[in-house]
Amino acid sequence: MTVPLTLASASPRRKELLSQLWPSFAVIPADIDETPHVGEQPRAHVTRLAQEKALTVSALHPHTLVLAADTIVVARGEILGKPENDQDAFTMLGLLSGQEHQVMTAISVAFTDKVFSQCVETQVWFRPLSNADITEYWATGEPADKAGAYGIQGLGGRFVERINGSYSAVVGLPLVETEHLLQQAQQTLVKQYSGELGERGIID
Ligand SMILES: Cc1cn([C@H]2C[C@H](O)[C@@H](COP(=O)(O)OP(=O)(O)OP(=O)(O)O)O2)c(=O)[nH]c1=O
Repeated sequence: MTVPLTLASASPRRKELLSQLWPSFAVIPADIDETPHVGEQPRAHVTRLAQEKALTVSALHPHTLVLAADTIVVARGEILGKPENDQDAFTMLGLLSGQEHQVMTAISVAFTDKVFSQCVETQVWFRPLSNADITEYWATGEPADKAGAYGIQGLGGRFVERINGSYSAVVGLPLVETEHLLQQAQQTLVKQYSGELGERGIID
């Protein structure tokens, strides 16, 4: 028995990763304000965004499970989202150069107003970067749509000395935790609402 699933994301990387876990799903991006609240801690921030994305799409599509995620980089306690311009990217990559940072990816699964969430944290170590490294990397276009201004799965991979944690979480969707959360959400829903879901044609 499988409940239909919607991925609330515009990220091609999340779509590709989810297709490793789930045979078919709809894709409906969620457009939300990703600005941190004043004084908001990184874990609370990333988890709130994943929940808001899932609940926004779930409100419009109440007949499916809705999965959403959010990824941030945290360097010396500072939250790094996507760079707004080249200066921003240079500042971010400068902070990461020769240092350890954390990548936090939160995942949320919503069904109507119920939401299940988890935050996965991975340590990443960068080699020292020269100004030329950063300038050349920015010119490739890769950093522009990525948290912390790099992609471990692309050209940015050559800056990464090692990681401790989940590679797929750094790319945007932690596979082990997502599979577990989807199973948990599905089981809970089927247990609570099996009669109603059947009547509404959501499950067989
Ligand atoms: C650190 C890192 C981030 N990223 C990506 C993952 C996310 O797509 C992006 C962070 O931005 P997010 O706001 O998490 O996601 P998004 O805007 O791309 O997609 P959506 O909100 O619609 O789901 O950075 C990489 O692809 N590789 C990396 O190594």
